[in-house]
Amino acid sequence: MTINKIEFSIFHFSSINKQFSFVECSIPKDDGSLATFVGFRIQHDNARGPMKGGIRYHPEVDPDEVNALAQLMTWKTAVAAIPYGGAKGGIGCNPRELSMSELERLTRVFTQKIHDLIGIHRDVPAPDMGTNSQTMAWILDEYSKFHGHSPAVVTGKPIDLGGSLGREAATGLGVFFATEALLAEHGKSISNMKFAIQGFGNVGSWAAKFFHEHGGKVVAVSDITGAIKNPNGIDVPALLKYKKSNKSLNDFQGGNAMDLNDLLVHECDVLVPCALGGVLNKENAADVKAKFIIEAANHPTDPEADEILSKKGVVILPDIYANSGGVTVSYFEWVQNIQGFMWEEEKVNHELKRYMMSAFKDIKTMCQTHNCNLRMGAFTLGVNRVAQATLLRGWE
Ligand SMILES: NC(=O)C1=CN([C@@H]2O[C@H](COP(=O)(O)OP(=O)(O)OC[C@H]3O[C@@H](n4cnc5c(N)ncnc54)[C@H](OP(=O)(O)O)[C@@H]3O)[C@@H](O)[C@H]2O)C=CC1
Ligand SMILES: O=C(O)CCC(=O)C(=O)O
Repeated sequence: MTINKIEFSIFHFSSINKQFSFVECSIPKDDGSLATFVGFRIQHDNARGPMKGGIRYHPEVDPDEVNALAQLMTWKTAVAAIPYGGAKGGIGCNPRELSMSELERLTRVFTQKIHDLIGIHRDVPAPDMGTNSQTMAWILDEYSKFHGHSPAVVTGKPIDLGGSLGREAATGLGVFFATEALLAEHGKSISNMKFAIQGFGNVGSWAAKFFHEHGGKVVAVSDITGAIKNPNGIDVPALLKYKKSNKSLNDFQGGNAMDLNDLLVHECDVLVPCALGGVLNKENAADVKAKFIIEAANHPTDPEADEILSKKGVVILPDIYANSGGVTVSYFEWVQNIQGFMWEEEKVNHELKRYMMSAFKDIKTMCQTHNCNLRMGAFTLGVNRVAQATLLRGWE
C-alpha cells in the first residue's frame, strides 16, 4: 500500500512535564477525495515512569476529554502500582465509516506525526474505544520505520507481533476480579447476581463472558445499534457469536429489544457501563435500580450523578481501579517485550489477579484511614503515590 505523505501541521505546548500535541492528519479516501482529521496525544505526568494510555477513535474525541482521560491514566497507573505515568490520545473520526485501508492510512499518518513524542521509555500507547490490536500493529510498523523494530512502543498488539497472551481479555477479566472483590466485601458473590452491561466491545463482551461463566445472570446488554433484555439471563456465548457475525445486537433471538437509554435504569443488581464517559448524569441517576456500579468505562459517572447515586446508597467502584486490568496487562506486555521472554497466559492471569487484589486492599485501607468512599479512597491512593514520586525526584 502506498501511503501518501501529505503536508501537516503539528502544534505542541507544554508545562513542566505535561505536553499537549494536536496534529492534522490528511489522507486520501478510497474514492480519491481528501479527508482531514485532528489527532491528539496528551501527556499528563511522568513522575512514576513512562507515560501510558490508550488511543481512541471516536467522532466526539476532543482535547478536553483526552486531557481528562490522560489525567485519569496518571492516577490509574499509580493505583495499580505499575511504574508508569499517564497519557491519552485520540483521533476525531468515526471508525465505523472508514474502510480498513482508510483506517490504516489514518493510523500511519498519525504515527508519522507523533513518532517523536512516543517511545519505549517515554510514552507507550495502547488500544481504547474504536481501536484494537490491528491499530497497534500499524503504529508499531510505522514507528519502526523511524526508530528500528520496537515492539515495546505499543501494547495491546497482536500476539504474532509481541503482544501478550491475555491482553485482549484483560480489562474485562480485571473488571470481573474487581467485582468479585467488591461483592465479597458485601457478603455476596457473582453467582445469581443480575448484571446490566452497556457496551459490547472489547471490555463489555469479555466482562459479560466472565460474569456468565461464573453464574452471573446478564439480564441486559447494549451496543451503539440497540439493546436487548432477558430477565432469565442472556445466553452470552450465543450473543458473542451473533455480534461477531452481525456486527450488531439487533434482532438477536435470545432476548427482547429495548430502548438504548433504558439500559442504565434497567432492573439489575450490578450495572456495568463499558462504553462512553458521562452516561450517568443528573437526568438518569435517580432512576438507576442497581445497588452496585462497576465503572468499566472511563469516567461514566459525572459529578452530579455521583452525588445522587451516593445519597441513594449505590456503591460505585471507580474507573481508576475497576478498569485497571487492561493497563496492568499492558505493563506485563511491555516487560515481556523488554525482557524478550514471553509469559504463559496462566501466569499473566495469575499476576493480574494478584495486582487487582492488592490494589483493592490498598484502596480499602485508604477508605478506612480517611473514612471515605471508594472513589475518594482510590484517588487519595493514586495522588499520594504520584506526589511521593514527584517529591523524591525533587520536582516540587
Ligand atoms: N480497551 C481497553 O483495554 C480499555 C478500555 N477502557 C474503557 O472502556 C470503555 C470501552 O472501551 P472498549 O471496549 O475498548 O471500546 P470498544 O470500541 O471495543 O467498544 C465500545 C462499545 O461501546 C458501544 N457503544 C458506543 N456508544 C454506545 C452507546 N451510546 N450506547 C451503548 N453502547 C455504545 C460500542 O458499540 P458498537 O459495538 O456497536 O460499536 C461498543 O460495543 C471506554 O470508556 C474505554 O476508555 C478502559 C480501560 C482499558
Ligand atoms: O493499556 C493501556 O496502556 C491503556 C489502557 C487505557 O487507555 C485505559 O486504561 O484507559
